[in-house]
Amino acid sequence: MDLVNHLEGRLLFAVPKKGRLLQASLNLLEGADIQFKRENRLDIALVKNLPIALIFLPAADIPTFVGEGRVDLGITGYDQVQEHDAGVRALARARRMSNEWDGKPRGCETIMDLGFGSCKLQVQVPAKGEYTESKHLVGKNIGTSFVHLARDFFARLEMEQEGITDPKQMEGRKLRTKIIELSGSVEAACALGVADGIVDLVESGETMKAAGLKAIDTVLETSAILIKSKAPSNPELVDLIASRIRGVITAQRFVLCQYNVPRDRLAAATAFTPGKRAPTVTSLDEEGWVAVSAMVEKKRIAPVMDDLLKVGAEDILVLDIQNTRCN
Ligand SMILES: Nc1ncnc2c1ncn2[C@@H]1O[C@H](COP(=O)(O)OP(=O)(O)OP(=O)(O)O)[C@@H](O)[C@H]1O
Ligand SMILES: O=P(O)(O)OC[C@H]1O[C@H](OP(=O)(O)OP(=O)(O)O)[C@H](O)[C@@H]1O
Repeated sequence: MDLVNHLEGRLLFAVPKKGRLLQASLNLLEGADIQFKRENRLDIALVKNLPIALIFLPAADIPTFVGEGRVDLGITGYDQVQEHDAGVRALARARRMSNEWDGKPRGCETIMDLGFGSCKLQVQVPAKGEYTESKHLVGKNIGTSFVHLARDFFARLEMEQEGITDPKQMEGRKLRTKIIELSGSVEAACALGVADGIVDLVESGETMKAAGLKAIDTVLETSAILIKSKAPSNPELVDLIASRIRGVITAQRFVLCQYNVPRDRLAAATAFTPGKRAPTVTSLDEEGWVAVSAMVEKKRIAPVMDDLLKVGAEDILVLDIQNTRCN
């Protein structure tokens, strides 16, 4: 089937085609009941139960497609959106200076944080080297895939060093720090003599440690986000998908805690389980007892159960939540 000709009338939704964000993104789509079958080697999949087409793209390119309004929705890293926006700002500055700027608004809007893909974009240097602060790298060679963010970061340091307070004074000036664009394995750049320092992502720190590097500064903290174009083709469908995805994320974050407690201890117990809006309290068929049920954040559930026991709750059950539609 010629999929490209079946896109008419469908909302286009970009999903990372590989890498760190792929599996968690597919899990979200499944939780949101977005059903599709991706044919081998095809980067477009038509959704069976909704007028949506999924477009599988590199995470780094998704902000461009969404920002240009070619795709309506996308999942990517906050770092990628920031890098794209910094690139758009640099282009706008360059074009303004040569009077070529077309004045068209570009960029995407963040709908929500998706709670996975958390890591930091950090300045890293050889662990046993002479540099201990990022200002020591001004005028040196920096290897990175995030060239625009790295350029902005070092431009700010250069401004500080030169006592410049108005960013406009930096426009048109050549950066003393040399930003070297690398598309992967950035951590190898220092050992191979290509760079004095790098700007790269760090999650566990294993890659950095194995390459003999240490972090000396953080450019930004990032996680996966859902973004939309400024003028999506079907805003109602965007809202529906956003609401489903929000429901899946809430279900992943919370558990349902149920317990029985003597009525005279109810206030003490519900202080630990206030629920999202309020706990549900029902009478038990036993004088003086009530049953309580409330959503509790998964990461807090063990201490909450300890506290409930201490205030006299009994028969405490914790249940997984399949899905939700909450505010
Ligand atoms: N170690 C990591 N831990 C958590 N999230 C990460 C990590 N590395 C990258 N990410 C997130 O995933 C996004 C995509 O990175 P990833 O390296 O998986 O992409 P990719 O498309 O496979 O690119 P490449 O081919 O350059 O590796 C990053 O922009 C970041 O938001
Ligand atoms: O702190 P860690 O948990 O070790 O993760 C950090 C590594 O993960 C990313 O690279 P990735 O493995 O995606 O490959 P790449 O170097 O090809 O981008 C990033 O660029 C680091 O190299």
